[in-house]
Amino acid sequence: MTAVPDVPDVLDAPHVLDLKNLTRRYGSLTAVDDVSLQLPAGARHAVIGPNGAGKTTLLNLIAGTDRPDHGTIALGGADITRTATAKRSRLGIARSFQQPSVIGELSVLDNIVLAGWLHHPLRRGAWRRPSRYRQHEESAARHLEAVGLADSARRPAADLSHGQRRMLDLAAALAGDPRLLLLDEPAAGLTDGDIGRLLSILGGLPESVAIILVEHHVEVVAELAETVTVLAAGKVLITGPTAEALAHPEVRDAYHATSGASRDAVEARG
Ligand SMILES: Nc1ncnc2c1ncn2[C@@H]1O[C@H](COP(=O)(O)OP(=O)(O)OP(=O)(O)O)[C@@H](O)[C@H]1O
Repeated sequence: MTAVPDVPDVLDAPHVLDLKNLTRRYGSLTAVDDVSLQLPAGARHAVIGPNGAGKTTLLNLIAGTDRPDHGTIALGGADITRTATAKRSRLGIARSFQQPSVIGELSVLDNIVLAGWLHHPLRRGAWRRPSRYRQHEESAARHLEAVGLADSARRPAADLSHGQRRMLDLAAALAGDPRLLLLDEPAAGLTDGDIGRLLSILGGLPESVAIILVEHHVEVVAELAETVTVLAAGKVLITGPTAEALAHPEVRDAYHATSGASRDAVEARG
């Protein structure tokens, strides 16, 4: 592995993300237990599993907000296991959260300008030149258009509905032109219409952006993901093509118990 900051372009690297034997313990609880996973550039990968399986902890380890007790994380072939969160984000890792992280007092547009600025490799000079601000603003407007919030650009973000906040959170994650997008339950609390919009936005992202999706809505997983990892008690139960993973007996039992719609999605995919 090469050292950061010489992270090669993901399209040249064999894997955008390479996790080896990741383990995270909290006292006697092993939240993530010896997880290995390799994703190619442009991957559309979902991580599913019951509550407490370790899904969010795994995203935290990849984003750098939490550190593994064992194992390594490589982005585009470069070891980032000990790289700070802010630097990982400048290297192209972006995430959305279970609770959308928007700044209510700022306008919708400025939330995106700020997010793009934080991800920018030259961010220290970003505000010094008005032309740079205008560049960020134009780019932010394009991201808002993409998530259907262009008409709300000048409104305070606090005025947005839950579904709109989720779209704003997604636009903020996209504002840094990530190479790896981590999405933590993006469909949670959305209406069917908003889920349709989310699927069309995520489905339209370029192949240069790999996605890891943690999601309880199995129909969203079936629609978007090409491959799935099923976690149970921190361990990988199965990693494989979506149809195969969703047809795994333990997964079918779990989702059949909770949702007829989910069952239909599994059967349609399988
Ligand atoms: N900071 C922490 N300190 C102690 N225990 C933690 C911490 N973070 C997570 N855990 C525990 O680790 C386990 C995995 O949690 P995690 O949030 O990763 O699961 P999850 O699969 O994302 O669950 P959910 O689907 O409910 O969001 C849980 O038992 C949780 O209580």
